[in-house]
Amino acid sequence: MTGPRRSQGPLLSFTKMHGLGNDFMVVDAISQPFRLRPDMIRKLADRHFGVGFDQLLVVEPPGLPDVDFRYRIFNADGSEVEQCGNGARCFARFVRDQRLTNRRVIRVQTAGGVIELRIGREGWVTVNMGVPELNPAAIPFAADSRQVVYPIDVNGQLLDLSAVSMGNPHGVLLVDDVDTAPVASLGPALERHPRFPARANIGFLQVIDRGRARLRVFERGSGETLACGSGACAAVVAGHLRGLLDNRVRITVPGGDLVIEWQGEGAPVMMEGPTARVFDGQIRLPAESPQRRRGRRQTVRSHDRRP
Ligand SMILES: N[C@@H](CCC[C@H](N)C(=O)O)C(=O)O
Repeated sequence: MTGPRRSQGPLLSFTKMHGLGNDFMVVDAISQPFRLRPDMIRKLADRHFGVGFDQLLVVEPPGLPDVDFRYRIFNADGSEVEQCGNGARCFARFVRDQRLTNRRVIRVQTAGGVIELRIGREGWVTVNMGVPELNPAAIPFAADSRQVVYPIDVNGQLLDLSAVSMGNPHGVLLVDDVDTAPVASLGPALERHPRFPARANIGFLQVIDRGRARLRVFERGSGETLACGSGACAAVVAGHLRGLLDNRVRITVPGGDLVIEWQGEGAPVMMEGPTARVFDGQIRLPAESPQRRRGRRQTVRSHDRRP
């Protein structure tokens, strides 16, 4: 006996990639139409019932002059975000591999501003992540004035936290040992702390010496990941401002090593690291219900160009 036939939605081509284990589903929305809905992204992100990823990266035509692409980033919970450092490296490798560009230096529009990516040898990419934002209102972080370290109350526990925006908001805590750091408890509590009105990524930084550090990051909208590029940049900025780190730091995250350079106040942060292409796939998306099709005018289509 067969049940009622459910009509099928479009077949979506994608590439699975990762940067040090921070994994992505990358979709070329220049060559194929792709309609975004947070509930669909959550299903695709599911590691048991979907493709499984920390972030979905969508490649679109640019909406600004003098940029090559627009790059949109969605966390596993379906929220759209401004910045993803590991994703930016994978994005650069993807657009070259797919022959969407033959440039080695690519300018990309993100929701956090325009960033520049430089493709090196053997899948390595250097990203100019822009100038870190330290003004609390712009991070956004609730504080009366800018400080290097803010005392913050988390469920009655007083902690010292640095707050940095790399286009996306980060809080950084200094720890003695990342292996025993309370990432699973403090991560979610600080991600949604009322002083971070847009939520935040929370880094746990262990300084080894002035040029080496270890880091674990509880990411906003995705949980702890094996690597967070923007988190590594924010941690080096925080460590440097605290007088603990030099301008060039090798930072070890659970998935491997990144090299971060920051010359100080007013300078952009440079991040260098590897990329990996895991497999190409296709997935049948669910069909849109007639109600959804009617309400479609309210959804965001990746082919819509926005300035
Ligand atoms: N994995 C990323 C950051 C992705 C976005 C982040 N979870 C946020 O919500 O801001 C990276 O490599 O930077």
